[in-house]
Amino acid sequence: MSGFLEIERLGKDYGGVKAVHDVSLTVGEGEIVSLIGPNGAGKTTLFNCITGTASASEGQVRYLGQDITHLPPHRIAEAGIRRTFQHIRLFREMTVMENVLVGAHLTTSSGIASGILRPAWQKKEEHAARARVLEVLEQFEERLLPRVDQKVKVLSYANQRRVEIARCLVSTPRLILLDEPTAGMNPHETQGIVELIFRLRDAGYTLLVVEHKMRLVMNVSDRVVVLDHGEKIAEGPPAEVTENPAVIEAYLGQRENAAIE
Ligand SMILES: Nc1ncnc2c1ncn2[C@@H]1O[C@H](COP(=O)(O)OP(=O)(O)OP(=O)(O)O)[C@@H](O)[C@H]1O
Repeated sequence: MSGFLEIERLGKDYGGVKAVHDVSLTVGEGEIVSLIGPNGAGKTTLFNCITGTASASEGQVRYLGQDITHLPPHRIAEAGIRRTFQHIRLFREMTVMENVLVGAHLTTSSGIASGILRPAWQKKEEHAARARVLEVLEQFEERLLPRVDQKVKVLSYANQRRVEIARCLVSTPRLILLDEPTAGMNPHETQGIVELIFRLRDAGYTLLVVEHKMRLVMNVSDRVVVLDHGEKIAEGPPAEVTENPAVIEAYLGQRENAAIE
């Protein structure tokens, strides 16, 4: 179990605010671990520290035994860790294909569209990259494939979230961090993401998921880690964690987040 992702005594301060304080946790290969907690608990900050978007003030993040704590985001991505964002970050004027290609760093310096005099190897590489994107899009229940050449800005919010996940998958990472993957989705769409999460696990991916929808958390998680005010207050199997008095107390007054639907 250990040795895959290990977070040791991690801390992140913003001015005087301890967004994350003394958090340790491990994620074993092939696990689905959910990170929950009320608003402002530090979940996204922890994601940011793992993926290099924020630099930890204290502690260490190790991935496959390697210290990645202060590596830049692109190096962490290359090492096999990919993420989605709570607030969708896509190129709205670009197509689904182009957005997903970006995730693989497969657009060359000459650019997909501009290179008229591209050498044969480059065309071959581009062809392979597009084929890989189509293979990834097939996993999204016919939602994305028919829209592959549409601009992202015309897609529904749920489909934009799917494009973000596809962009993660295209480079075949080993660890995927999903930050509220079902935000803004209806129950049917949410169920589609639950099924996708299981398919990803079956395909060998390891997942760390920030999610507010408790039913989803209960369904998909092997283990749940609970943060409150930047600190880890509980960890364990989902059924056990939701019975934990400290967790119930942390959510009191924030019932809308608990969203026990
Ligand atoms: N860039 C930043 N600058 C200053 N303070 C920040 C920054 N990012 C986060 N914080 C603070 O750190 C704390 C944790 O925020 P974070 O966004 O990590 O929580 P969260 O659990 O993801 O919340 P939510 O569920 O609302 O997304 C909050 O008090 C927040 O205001």
